[in-house]
Amino acid sequence: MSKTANQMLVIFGASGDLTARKLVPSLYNLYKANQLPENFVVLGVSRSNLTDGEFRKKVVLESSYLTDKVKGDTEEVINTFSDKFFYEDLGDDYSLEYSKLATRISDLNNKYETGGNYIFYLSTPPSLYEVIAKNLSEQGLNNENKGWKRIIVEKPFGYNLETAKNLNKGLQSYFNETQIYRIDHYLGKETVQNLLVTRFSNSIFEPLWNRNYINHVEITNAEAGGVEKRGGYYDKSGALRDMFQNHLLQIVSLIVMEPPIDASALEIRNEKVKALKSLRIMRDEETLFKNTVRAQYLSSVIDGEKVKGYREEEGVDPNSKTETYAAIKFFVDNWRWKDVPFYVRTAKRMPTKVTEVVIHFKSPHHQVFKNSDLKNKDNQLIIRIQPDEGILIKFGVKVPGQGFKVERANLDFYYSNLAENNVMEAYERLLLDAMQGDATLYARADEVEAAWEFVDPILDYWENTPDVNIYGYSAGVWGPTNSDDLLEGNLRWRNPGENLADDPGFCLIR
Ligand SMILES: NC(=O)C1=CN([C@@H]2O[C@H](COP(=O)(O)OP(=O)(O)OC[C@H]3O[C@@H](n4cnc5c(N)ncnc54)[C@H](OP(=O)(O)O)[C@@H]3O)[C@@H](O)[C@H]2O)C=CC1
Ligand SMILES: O=C1O[C@H](COP(=O)(O)O)[C@@H](O)[C@H](O)[C@H]1O
Repeated sequence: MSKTANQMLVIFGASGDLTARKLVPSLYNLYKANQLPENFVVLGVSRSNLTDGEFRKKVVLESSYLTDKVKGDTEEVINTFSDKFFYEDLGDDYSLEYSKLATRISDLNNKYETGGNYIFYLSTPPSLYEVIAKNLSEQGLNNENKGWKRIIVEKPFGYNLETAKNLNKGLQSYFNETQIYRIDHYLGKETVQNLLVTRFSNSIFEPLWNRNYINHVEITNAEAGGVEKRGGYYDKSGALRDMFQNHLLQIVSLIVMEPPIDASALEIRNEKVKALKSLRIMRDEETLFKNTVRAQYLSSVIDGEKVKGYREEEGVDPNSKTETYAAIKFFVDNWRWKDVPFYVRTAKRMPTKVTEVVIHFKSPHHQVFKNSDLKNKDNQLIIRIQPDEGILIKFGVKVPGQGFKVERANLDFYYSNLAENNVMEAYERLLLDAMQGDATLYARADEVEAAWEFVDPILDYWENTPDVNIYGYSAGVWGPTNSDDLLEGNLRWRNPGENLADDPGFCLIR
């Protein structure tokens, strides 16, 4: 039996892509795992005119996103799930009939005994977030006298610092901060959470987790795909807003943060905010020029197939300067991280889809094995966020035979090898957390603002300084080669999978 309280999930934007692709399949997984409460109702809300039955068909019974999941399940099992779904339309601008919506919510609550506990999931264009919150509050649907009320807000959370602050202020005038859940699906990934466990449940890493032992930190987020059907959205966003400001800075905060007092949402989020506030903000043009690279993918041929360049994608301005590749070098101004460079890059149309964190440790301060070729032999801790979720440690071993020749070996852990390896999908985990009132993996207002504080000057420099370069890279390669110039000395980006035959160790060459 689920420990989740009876409740209703009200999804605004229920006819959209996210609902069908992520939310409903996640709910199905939770349903199959007996994680949904006994009394549970989903009320979909959007502009389209749909009956309950049509909505059920669209997002459950005829949804291609559920085809694999329902394979082998009986009609009864599938119907019991789809019977939990209801639909209400709100007219063209979501502002007309909130009293009608409130009545529908109340009727469903009474009929299905959902305890007055409601989650409002805002999966609409962001311009509607505040309007919806205001209307809900006017209907008393933020009031926790009878049952709790929570509101989940999708990304993008603001367009820059100013708009993020305004949005926070707007939402907070209708809901308390403790009721607001800002979703960042990377925090729902098992391996992102494992960053905390790796650091704080092992005494072998934390003593080394500082400037005395770490040479630099490298994070790569690469996607093989392009902007797909989201060119219109992406062209107004770009890689820095779409991935770096949220997902990647969340990962950075988990690497940088100090140990929390305990694993509560309050303590973890307090430490993450401190971490984000300690990122050194780059303000002058020279610093921004030296430490940032932006680029766009160009048309190319991949596996014999022609691939469009970014500017040819549907919805994209043919003269667009929006970046599909962003690489940033930065420092963290605090006791632990002083002078340790962080290199973070994110891009579309790379050779493969991969997200990983590499902690590069310093060379031993005294070289005992002087005759050995020690190039590329420094220790690395590689946290593979996706795919092949796991952890790899690279360390030196003696090559058998005479003398002391050192080779690099791997200690490799794969999540898939665990007996208990039912890794929840990110949205599934995050939905369940919100349903249970656990906000640990959701971003707090001050975290979001601290991240924008760091990103704003870079965006401003890229968008408003005449003649800032935007480089091209052929779709299917590891970005523009001049992004290597960001890296100090002879370092090179570690391109996972490159030169596998020579070096299964995936290295930055020093
Ligand atoms: N799709 C994805 O993979 C991801 C999406 N997101 C975010 O989730 C949110 C939803 O995205 P997605 O589902 O892709 O978007 P879609 O465009 O597919 O769906 C948007 C939904 O909002 C409704 N809507 C659109 N415009 C209006 C309007 N002017 N007034 C009232 N309702 C409107 C639509 O209703 P109707 O169909 O009836 O017009 C539809 O239900 C966005 O904020 C997006 O940034 C975040 C991460 C990933
Ligand atoms: O939020 C987003 O994330 C996806 C990548 O997510 P992943 O879980 O597949 O790594 C990205 O494609 C999209 O542009 C962005 O909006």
